[in-house]
Amino acid sequence: MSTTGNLFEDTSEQSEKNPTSVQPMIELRGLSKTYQSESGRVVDALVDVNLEIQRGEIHGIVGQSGAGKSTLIRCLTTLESPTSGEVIVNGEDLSRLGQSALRRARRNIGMVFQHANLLDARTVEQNIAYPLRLNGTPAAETKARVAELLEFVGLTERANSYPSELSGGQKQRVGIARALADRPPVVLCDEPTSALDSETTGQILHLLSDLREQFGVTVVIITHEMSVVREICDSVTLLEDGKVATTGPLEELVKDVTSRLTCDLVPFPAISARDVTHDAHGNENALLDVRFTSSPGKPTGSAVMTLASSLSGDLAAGTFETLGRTQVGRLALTVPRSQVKAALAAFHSHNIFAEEVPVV
Ligand SMILES: Nc1ncnc2c1ncn2[C@@H]1O[C@H](COP(=O)(O)OP(=O)(O)OP(=O)(O)O)[C@@H](O)[C@H]1O
Repeated sequence: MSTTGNLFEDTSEQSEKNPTSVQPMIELRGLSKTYQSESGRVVDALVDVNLEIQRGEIHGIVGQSGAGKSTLIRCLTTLESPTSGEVIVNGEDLSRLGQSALRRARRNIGMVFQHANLLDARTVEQNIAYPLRLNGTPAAETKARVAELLEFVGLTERANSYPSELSGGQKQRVGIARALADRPPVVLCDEPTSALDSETTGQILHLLSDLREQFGVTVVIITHEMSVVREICDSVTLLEDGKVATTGPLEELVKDVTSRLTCDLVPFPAISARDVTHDAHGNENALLDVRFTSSPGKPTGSAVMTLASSLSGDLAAGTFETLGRTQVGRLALTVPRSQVKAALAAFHSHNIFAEEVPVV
């Protein structure tokens, strides 16, 4: 895959000249959305949501089914009007714009969908050109832009193919190229990899990452896949029951090893119960969940291991994830049952999270 020309305007020069460029790219202020069904049932889908997404960031929005993720996307893309609050994209409050200003503001957001949503009767080239045709871009300009985008997503050879002739990953590349056609400063991706296998997922995430690295585009990814957050997000928002449970830079949020977000991102390692319950001499063991973080200048892993070994602990399994500048360690540690209390007290006295977990 290679890139050509100036696909996007140079935002660095703009930042020097334009003070609004230090504003977040997306700001939600007191955003609420209440639905009332025909039967009269009232659902608070979003409740006083406040969050900021900085320019050039890759931001993940996660949450269980029903948490409000789709409603949030629909408010961002103005498919839905908020019940109250502000949706500010690139400095403009979308709820205050008239129809023609809104049409222009919508062009600030390119959409990438879970199943690419391509037009089956049109070729790859025609699909990518579609938004440009709709907004009246001259034919020669459209042709040049489509050629640039085909090269960027590595599909120049497939320009005349139809969607039915493409793999899932290739369709998603076309979807990404189409989202970029109008040079939006924001690309909003709704579950972009959940229909793809792990290798293709890696390629698509790499492409989204490239987009940010090379052109400073702000990428927002709605996903239920924690692996997506681990691999490319700089910052994340966890929605729970329509409310922001937590939001901020990933490397800061994961320092709270007790949080739901950290536990979802770095789950307890999978182990076999048989390997845990007794040691080689037949003595009963207990299983501890030990969690800690390390960062440059503050290494913790070797201190934890030294402490574990002084407590006759044995490492059954361990997970280490590097998220930005923070490394999160999560260990499945066995200790003799007679030592559990002492082991927990020792970890806690060193400010290291540890708790006994049932062996199942
Ligand atoms: N048009 C609607 N009318 C009534 N209730 C709605 C409507 N759209 C969504 N809801 C309700 O709002 C809440 C949030 O729904 P939403 O679709 O935003 O969640 P989600 O996090 O996207 O879930 P999923 O991951 O399953 O897509 C849910 O309780 C849902 O039933």
